[in-house]
Amino acid sequence: MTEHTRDDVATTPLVVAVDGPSGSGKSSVSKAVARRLGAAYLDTGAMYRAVAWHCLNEGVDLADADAVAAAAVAMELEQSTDPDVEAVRVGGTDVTEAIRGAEVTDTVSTVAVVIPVREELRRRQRETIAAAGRMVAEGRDITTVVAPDAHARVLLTASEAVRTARRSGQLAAAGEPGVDAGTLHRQVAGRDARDATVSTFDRPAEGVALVDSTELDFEQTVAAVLAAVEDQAGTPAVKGGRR
Ligand SMILES: Nc1ncnc2c1ncn2[C@@H]1O[C@H](COP(=O)(O)OP(=O)(O)O)[C@@H](O)[C@H]1O
Ligand SMILES: Nc1ccn([C@H]2C[C@H](O)[C@@H](COP(=O)(O)OP(=O)(O)O)O2)c(=O)n1
Repeated sequence: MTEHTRDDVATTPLVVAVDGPSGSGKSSVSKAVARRLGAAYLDTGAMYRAVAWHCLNEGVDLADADAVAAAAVAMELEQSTDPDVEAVRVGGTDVTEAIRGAEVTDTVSTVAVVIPVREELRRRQRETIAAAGRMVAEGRDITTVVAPDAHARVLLTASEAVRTARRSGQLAAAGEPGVDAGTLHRQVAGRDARDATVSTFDRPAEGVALVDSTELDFEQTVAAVLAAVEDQAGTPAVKGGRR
């Protein structure tokens, strides 16, 4: 892979879209790719989690799609796009940790299938991507709906067993209480099933590169995504980019 100095590529507009199922490595790999490309990073899943947190916090009836949609539109959201700074605030409240908790994780798919919620968050995502210039955006529908014209598009996946094991390791490393296998399966496979009712991420759309990390370690996966970006966008990793 050719590497150029930061100056000759770091200012070139670049949008990279990464989709994939739960536990496929979207967030961690996309952050590493953004660092190497000198790009911003957008975790669109955190936006849906923020809506779920906001609804729970406001006591919104989650069975009332209109109420959920209205809450999403009214939600004041501040979100870091620095790959090295994870920060999410809703109405001035720091929810960076709370949106990763079990209650939000169990609720988020319910709000994510409300189409007006998706329309509102897609609008905000497009604004953020356009304002960034160089952006790696990850989620479920970025390659297909939010940024189908991105310079590079990648579907990142892995076997369900590997994704479940990685999620389990992630929770353990975060000191989360031991999550039983049934709960973990629900959090991974169950959520994918619900997410798949509103987004297509089980197969790459036309022109989207597939990266299956089942047999790849983290660094190999980052390298595979960077290679796909260079192949599609013709842009190399930035020499000396942050790892
Ligand atoms: N190729 C890989 N090999 C080993 N671990 C990985 C790999 N990709 C991601 N991980 C780890 O798996 C866990 C889930 O990754 P994450 O980025 O949160 O996935 P997603 O955002 O798709 O749910 C994290 O602990 C991450 O470090
Ligand atoms: N662009 C997106 C991003 C996330 N979602 C949904 C999918 C999940 O149920 C939630 C949370 O996404 P998140 O990426 O945080 O979930 P995982 O880390 O992949 O388990 O939002 C979506 O529908 N569209």
